[in-house]
This record gives sequence, structure tokens and C-alpha cells, in this order.
Amino acid sequence: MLQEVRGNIRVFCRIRPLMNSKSISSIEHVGNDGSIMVCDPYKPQTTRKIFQFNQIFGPTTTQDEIYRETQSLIRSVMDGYNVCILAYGQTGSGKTHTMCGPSGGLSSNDLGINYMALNDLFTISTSREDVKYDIRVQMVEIYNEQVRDLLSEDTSSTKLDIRSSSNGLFNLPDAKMCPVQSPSDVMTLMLLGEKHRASGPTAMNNRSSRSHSILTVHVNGKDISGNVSCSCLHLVDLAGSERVDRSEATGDRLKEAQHINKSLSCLGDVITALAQKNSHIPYRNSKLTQLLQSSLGGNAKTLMLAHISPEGESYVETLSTLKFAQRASTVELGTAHANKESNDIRELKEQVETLKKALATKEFERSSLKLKENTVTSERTKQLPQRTPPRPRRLSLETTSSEKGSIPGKPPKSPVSAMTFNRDHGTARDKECRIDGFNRTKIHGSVIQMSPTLSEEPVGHENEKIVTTDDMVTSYQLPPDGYSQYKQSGLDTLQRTPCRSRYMGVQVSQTEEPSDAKLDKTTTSSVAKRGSHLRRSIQSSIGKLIHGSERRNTPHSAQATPAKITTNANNDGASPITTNARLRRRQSLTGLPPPSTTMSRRSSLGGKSDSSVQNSQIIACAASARNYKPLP
Ligand SMILES: Nc1ncnc2c1ncn2[C@@H]1O[C@H](COP(=O)(O)OP(=O)(O)OP(=O)(O)O)[C@@H](O)[C@H]1O
Repeated sequence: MLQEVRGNIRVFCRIRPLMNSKSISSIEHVGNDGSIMVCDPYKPQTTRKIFQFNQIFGPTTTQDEIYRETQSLIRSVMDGYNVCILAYGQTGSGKTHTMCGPSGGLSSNDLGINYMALNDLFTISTSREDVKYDIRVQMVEIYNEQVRDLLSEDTSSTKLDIRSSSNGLFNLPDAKMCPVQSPSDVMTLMLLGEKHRASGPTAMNNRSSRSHSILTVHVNGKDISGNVSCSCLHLVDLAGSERVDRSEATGDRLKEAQHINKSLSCLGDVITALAQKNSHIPYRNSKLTQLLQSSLGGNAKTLMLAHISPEGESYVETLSTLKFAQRASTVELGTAHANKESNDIRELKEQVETLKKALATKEFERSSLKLKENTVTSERTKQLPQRTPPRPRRLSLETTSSEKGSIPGKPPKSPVSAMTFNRDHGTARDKECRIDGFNRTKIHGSVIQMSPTLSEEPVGHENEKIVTTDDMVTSYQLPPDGYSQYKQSGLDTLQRTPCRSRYMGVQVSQTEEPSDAKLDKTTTSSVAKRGSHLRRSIQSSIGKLIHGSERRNTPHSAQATPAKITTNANNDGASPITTNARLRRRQSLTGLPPPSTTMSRRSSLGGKSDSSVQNSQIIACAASARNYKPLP
């Protein structure tokens, strides 16, 4: 019958026997329908009070009879329901007697609900062969607003934190969870817990509990089909409210009494708020209400056992207890439901969990990879200025033999960081170029070297190399008349004008740097810009040089474009005079024979003109100047 509890907190009332034969009972009538009538025996004219509960147990009711009425409720734990049984009442009214037994659970005689409940659960567990149960026990107390583990050896130092779980409820993850296999295990644990529980004598009770104790039984079941159930049973023995003038509590007892009364007051507030269906329920006002939140306002099946002392002297407390219990009986609970899962649902949930974890792992890997990439990029960016020494702004003409540490006939010690440079950073038709050492020329910073592989087609002169740049300065050797030739040629502009070559190529070496060190795109882009600048400067200078002479020879020719060198003999529109002048000029500068007309006309300058040929000649010019050794 109780198993069908729906809606409200159930309330039973138990009346303890008169302890003092001289006292007059305040209980006038107990009905079979759960009603009770009380009055103050010392004030006969006062109004009689009637209360109605689910059950009333008189002074002669035995422990077994009490348990029998609660058995079905307790058994529902085995079916997956959460259950809570609360013993409430003034000090000395018999709460501990009901829950633990006559001597507070320290004797195996006349055992209380706690032990009988666990014993019963084992009986059910054994009788249900198709379900395998795992039963574990926790036992804690709330003493002076601190949660202590009663199953731990040193309870006073074991203060537990109440944690909020994902479903918004509170639990005690650090409380010792003891598996129990038999009733004797339960008995051992309960004796241990009761031994540790705070108690002390007062004027109202020789062995007064000074704390709220909570015994929690966790039941997990799994049947042969794989269906699982998970539930818990809270068995709560509250400390009793007391009037300190009557209990004569002083010192520690007084402090305990104050904490007890305060937390019971918080419990009363929660019950009142729940009964009035307030939007805010003050669960967090005390440890007791936090821990009982799910039992008072959740979907558990909750039973309150209100205890009263029949003595007329305790009439005020009895009235208070009955009022409290009646208010509690009006508290509407959520519909209790079994915490059961079929095998299919459980498997699906497990799959969902596995997928969630896999997704989380992937997300984590992705984010850490991103982080790593960012770190590497920022490190490289930091290292970049160290790799690239300050760049001189002026070209100087020096002999390469003056280079420090160079060994004739040997390649550079460390061709340094080789980089494959995608010339998409330069012109669209540029190609990737391989870096090799650069003629042992020590340069401030970088060496930009052109090789025949730089353009789409060979330039024609294998040794054509240009070491240039406004910021990558090299040393040149000039022939004896090199300087005048050089001046005449206009190449000195190269020194003052940042040179750019569209062939740049892109092999960027940094002397005295680890050869395998690769520069990142930032470096590449920077080199490409410098290369492009250099190329334009070279072309501009050579353009000036060539067109300058052309202008002298052909005063009426169209204005030359300095940046565009049109030395192509077959260039449409170029006059033969101009072309010849150019060829002569080129030959005088480079000492090379005139380029063959069959030479490829394509270049990396967008393939529009035979600038590769021009460039090779330009390069040859520079290389010639560079490699020329001064006469002794
Ligand atoms: N139904 C009962 N039959 C016989 N004796 C009882 C009964 N209920 C309580 N007593 C006795 O009354 C005394 C006080 O009971 P108990 O210690 O259980 O009260 P309590 O409500 O737990 O008090 P406190 O709140 O101070 O701990 C005990 O000696 C107990 O044996």
C-alpha cells in the first residue's frame, strides 16, 4: 500500500510510553484512522487539538509492528525508488529507539528500523535470483553544522564537503562507502557508526543524540536481461529539539542544542516553503536541508516518523511536533519513479557517452594542435630578427678574398638555412628554386643567388650569379679599369638604388646558420619582397644605361621605360640602330658574345619578352665585376 505513495510526504506518529508514572498524559484520544487528540493536562480549560496523520502508533506498539508498516516502502528501494525515512521529535521522544533500537543500536536486542530494513533488503536480494544486487552503506552525522563520516576511524577529523551533483542534488562523494554482503556486515557497521556518533546526557535524556545521523543505503541491481536499477534509501535520525531551560544544557551541550535547534528551524522553513509552494525553497540554509533536498522536494518516497512524549510537561513540545508533522504532511512531492533502465536504453546511453567522449577528445586534439601551431609561428617570428642580422644600406666594393674565415676552393662551411621559396610571393610564373652555397661570399645576412634553374628556361650562363640587394650586400672584385667601366655602365646605381631582380631566386642562404633551418612564410615573403625590389632596381639601372645610350643614338625614338629592358633583337618596333646599340653596349659591359637569336625568348618576367636573356647578361655583368680579382 505504501509503495503507492504519491504526492505528499507521508507522516506516521509514534507515541512513546510514559517514562514517569507520576506524569499526566497529554494524549486524550488515538483513532484508528490516524487521528490524535491532545490537550494540556495541567490546563483543562484549554482547547483540545486534533491532528490527522497517515498512521498513529500508540505507546504499546512494538518495533516489529512499526517496521511492518514501513516495509513495503523500504522494499521499493529494491525496485529502483529513492526512499527517505525521517525520525523527528523533541529530545527523549524515542527517535533513536525507533531507528536504531532501545540502547541506541549498541545492543542486538529489539533492533530498530535501520537494521531491520537492511536485513530485509538482503532477504529480497537473495530471493530474486534473476537480479544481482550490489548494496553499499554510508553513515554520516551533522554535528554543529559539520558533516562527519561515522564509518571512518577518526570521525572528528573527517569533515566532509557537500557537493552539488549534475542533477542539482547534493551528495557526499568523500564519505566512506562500505559494501555489505550480509546482515552481520550491516550490524558491524551500525555498531561502529553509533559508537562514533556524538551523544551526551542532558536533563531530558540520559543518552541524548547531539547530532543528526544519516544512514544511506545505495542499491544497484542488474537483471539477466541487462536492465539496471539504481536507488538509495536514507534513514535519518534527527537530533531532538529542546528547550535549554528544560534540558539544562550548558557549555558544549548548549552549543550543540543551539545548532540542533537552528538546523531544525531551517528544516521547518523548508517544509513551510514547500507546503506553501513557494518559488524559493531555502535548502541551502543548513547542511541538513541541503542533504535532504532530494527527499523533501524531489521524486523520492518520503516518510516522516513524528515522535511525541506523552508527558503533560512536554505538552508544548508535543504540540509543536504535531503542528510541524501536519505541515510536512501537506508537502507535495514529485511523482516517485523508479530509477530503472532497460538494457537497450542503457546501451544507447553508453554509446552516446562514448561518442561524446570521442568528440571531446577530437576537439581537444584540434585545439591543442592549433595552439601548437600558433606557438611555433610566434616562436619563429621571435627568432627571425636573431637569424637575420642588421642589414647594411650601402654596397661596398671589396675583394672576396678579404672575407674572414673563407677557405679557397671549399664550399661555404654552412650553407645555412635552405629554403624553398614559392615564388607566388613574387611573380605568378616564378618557380621554386633550390638553394646551394654561394661562392663562399660572406654576406651580411642573406645571400640571394640566381642559378640557371631560377627561370623557366636556362639563362645561358651557368656561373651567372648575382649577389645583391640593398640589404644583402656582397663584395665585388673589379678589374683595374673596372671602376671606370662600372661608373660608365651605370651599375653604381645599383649601390645607391635598391636593386631588384625578377629572377630572384630564391635560393636564400644565410651564412653561419644551421643549413637545415627552414624559414617560415614570413621570412619567405620578406625575402621575396626584397628580391622583387632588387630586380626592379637592376632593371631600372640597366634600362637607364641602355636607353640612355639609345637616346643618344636615336634622339627621336620613343621614350624608354627604364624598368622594362627591351634588348630583344626581334622585338617588334625596336629599331635596328637601337638594337645594335644595345648589343654593343651589353657586350662592352659583359665581355660576352652577343646572344644567339635562337636563344629562348621566354623569361620569368611573364614570358612577354626575352628578358631571361637580358637578365643573364645583366647577371653576367655583375658576376664578372664580382669575380674579377685585382691585379697585384
Ligand atoms: N517506544 C519505546 N518503548 C520503550 N522505550 C522507549 C521507547 N521510545 C523511547 N524509549 C526510551 O526513551 C528513552 C529516550 O529515547 P531516545 O533516546 O530514543 O530518544 P530520542 O528522541 O532519540 O532523544 P534525543 O533526541 O535526545 O536523542 C530511551 O531510554 C529509550 O529507550
